[in-house]
Amino acid sequence: MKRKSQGLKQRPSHDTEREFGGTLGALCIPVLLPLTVMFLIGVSRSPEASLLQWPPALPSTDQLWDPLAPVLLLGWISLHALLYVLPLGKLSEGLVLRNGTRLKYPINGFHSLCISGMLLMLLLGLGAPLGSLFELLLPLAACAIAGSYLFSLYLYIRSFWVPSHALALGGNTGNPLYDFFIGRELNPRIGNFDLKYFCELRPGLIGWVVINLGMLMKEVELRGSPSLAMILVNSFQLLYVADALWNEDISKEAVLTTMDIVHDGFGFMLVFGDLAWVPFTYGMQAAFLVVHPQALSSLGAAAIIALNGVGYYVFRKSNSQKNQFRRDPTHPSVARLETIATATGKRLLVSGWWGLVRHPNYLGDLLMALAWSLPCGFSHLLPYFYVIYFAVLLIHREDRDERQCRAKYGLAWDTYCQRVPYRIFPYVY
Ligand SMILES: NC(=O)C1=CN([C@@H]2O[C@H](COP(=O)(O)OP(=O)(O)OC[C@H]3O[C@@H](n4cnc5c(N)ncnc54)[C@H](OP(=O)(O)O)[C@@H]3O)[C@@H](O)[C@H]2O)C=CC1
Ligand SMILES: CC(C)=CCC[C@@H](C)[C@H]1CC=C2C3=C(CC[C@@]21C)[C@@]1(C)CC[C@H](O)C(C)(C)[C@@H]1CC3
Repeated sequence: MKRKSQGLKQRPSHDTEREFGGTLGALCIPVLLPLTVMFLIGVSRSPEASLLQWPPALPSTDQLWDPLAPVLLLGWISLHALLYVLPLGKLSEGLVLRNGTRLKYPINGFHSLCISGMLLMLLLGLGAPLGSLFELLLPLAACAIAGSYLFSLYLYIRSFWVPSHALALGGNTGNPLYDFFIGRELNPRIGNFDLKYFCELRPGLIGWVVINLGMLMKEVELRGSPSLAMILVNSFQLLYVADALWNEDISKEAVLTTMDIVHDGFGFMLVFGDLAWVPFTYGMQAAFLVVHPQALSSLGAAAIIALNGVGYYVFRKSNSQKNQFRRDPTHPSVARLETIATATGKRLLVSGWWGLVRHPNYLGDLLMALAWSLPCGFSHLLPYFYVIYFAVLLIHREDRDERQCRAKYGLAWDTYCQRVPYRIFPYVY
């Protein structure tokens, strides 16, 4: 590879603010989070399912390898890469980059979900033992983790051949460990194939619901039919994933303007998050239910469905209101909302959902997270891991977003914070 644009020298900025605990975080997180994935899968299938057991039970090395795992994983990623490049759906432009250009993205994630669903139904019809995913979970997770390290290394190395405007502002500190972790290049691409965008929405997110379906099929193998708790967990999480992919199309700004796409480089954190963390920990409730069946009353189920419905309503309505306002502030559904002006020309909503708290979409997401855990009962902490992790992630994310908004909007942001004092939970936080 030839080093591009000699004129644009990449000078590391040593005074860049470091996130996620800086070098110490970059050293510990890539070790601790993969171990957490293994630990959680191991615990979910042990009879005690205790998160607090000491020393923590990690799987033995022979439990981590199955030759089928890399084949399935590579096949899955290749299928989604193929679906990504097929001329399905439309092309959308991302935000303006530092060099004044805009990248084009194919908006066809929902097509990929539907085609994956049809292929799975076909496989099930042909008698494919989808329930075997339960036994393969550890080897699959081990392969996804190993693949994440290798892929992040590739991304780190290739980032030295791109011009400086293609680097993420926060990922070029000159500290190799930190830059590898946080990501140097903002939008790594092979031709028109955007690696970050592809990974964020497709193989991991759709893989998560496929693993869930595998857990449901395992339950059918063991007990003859799926339990109500398993059906609820599968349906709620399928709704969440389908919503993400459907809304990629309806309001494409929603995904193309998230801080992951606009601000963060593509390094180990996002690679591992997208390809290993999401598919293998977000569905922990279904894995838990295979070994720890729960009886759920109709009344309990109705209450949980209502909670998920309320959470989804708040999440969807608030996200859609902001996206609509971003696209067209004169649209009748948002035109009457109260706003404040900022020096950049953009206005901030101070009424409607965004006048209730500063992150109503996080509130809805957290209510849904709780509804995904409740079908697993109250006997164990493990199914609540996701809610606890997610609350920590969103509080930290909210803090990062606030800092970015304060830098962008200055005084107007402070005024917004005075007008809307609560961040996520009205009258609490
Ligand atoms: N399941 C999971 O693991 C995760 C899910 N999520 C979900 O993804 C969704 C998107 O979240 P995220 O990307 O963090 O950020 P948000 O969708 O909350 O967007 C924040 C941005 O919105 C704009 N904004 C903030 N306040 C206002 C206002 N009052 N008026 C107008 N615009 C405003 C600002 O962007 P600008 O200045 O550019 O307009 C700000 O940077 C959420 O629903 C979240 O719950 C997120 C992370 C992980
Ligand atoms: C602990 C660790 C390694 C964290 C990495 C964070 C990632 C897991 C998350 C960062 C932002 C995400 C988003 C979604 C999934 C989780 C990650 C990748 C998302 C695709 C889920 C579905 C939503 O509707 C969404 C599209 C808004 C969302 C975008 C952000």
